[in-house]
Amino acid sequence: MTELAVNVRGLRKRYGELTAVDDLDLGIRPGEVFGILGPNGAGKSTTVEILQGHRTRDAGEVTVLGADPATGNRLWRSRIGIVWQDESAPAELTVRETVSHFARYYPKPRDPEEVIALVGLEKKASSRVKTLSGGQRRRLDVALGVIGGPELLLLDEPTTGFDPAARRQFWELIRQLADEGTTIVLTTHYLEEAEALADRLAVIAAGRVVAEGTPAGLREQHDTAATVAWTEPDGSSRSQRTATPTRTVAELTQRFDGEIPGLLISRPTLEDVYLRLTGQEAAR
Ligand SMILES: Nc1ncnc2c1ncn2[C@@H]1O[C@H](COP(=O)(O)OP(=O)(O)OP(=O)(O)O)[C@@H](O)[C@H]1O
Repeated sequence: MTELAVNVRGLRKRYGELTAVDDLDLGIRPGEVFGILGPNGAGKSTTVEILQGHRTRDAGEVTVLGADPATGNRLWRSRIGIVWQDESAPAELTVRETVSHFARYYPKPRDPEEVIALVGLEKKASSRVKTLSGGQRRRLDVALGVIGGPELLLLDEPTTGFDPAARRQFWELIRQLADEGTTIVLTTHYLEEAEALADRLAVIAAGRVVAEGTPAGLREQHDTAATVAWTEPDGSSRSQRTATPTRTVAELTQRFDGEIPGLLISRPTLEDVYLRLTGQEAAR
């Protein structure tokens, strides 16, 4: 059996009275893109910080690339890419100087020019960091996260604040890194992002995993019922939730003797499933 890239069993973290992470389990396989999806305050950042070795835990077993992050050494750290959200790059240096500078921290760095191209900053390679736009800064942050050639990349809400075009470009970048074989763990509020990128995802709410699986699997597993809607001869709208929509449509076809007025068959979206799982249904 291949060893899991990330193995978390019974993880618990308290901040005073508040239990932020409550008996959390995760198993992330090498080479997969794994999404941790959940609403504000669900415990996503706390979990990722524990995986990075930047936050202590109160209980549970955590193994990341074969080591406990609480005691991971320098070599272990060099195998993990972290994308920082704070402005860690020196503002006066150029993009090329910054990426080359960070490359020196790693035993086997990637080629800085190749990494600059990977994140789409070739045209900005000679520009100073302080002149970059917000989206370009985030690309530089990713460049710094991957310059060491990490086996595992941990991204905490990487596209928060991106416009839709920048978000899609960023997704392309993540897919490229995944195609190169990097294991990627990302947290997100955006269901669309998890669905677009993740091979598998865990939905967390109040510090616990409430569902886990492929995006399609989650949808099927948690709601197979369809809704069949139609219009009655008096013009009133009717709908029926059913696990056997084909049968319902056959019955309606007989009753209407042909075309069913206003027929619509819908399945729950992943968003419906997600909102129900995280108890946010009423907020819609
Ligand atoms: N350093 C801290 N001290 C006290 N409470 C904290 C601390 N960090 C996080 N919390 C609390 O722990 C809970 C989980 O926070 P966390 O940041 O892990 O959630 P999250 O899922 O990443 O949320 P968001 O999507 O809003 O970033 C929240 O209730 C938060 O207020």
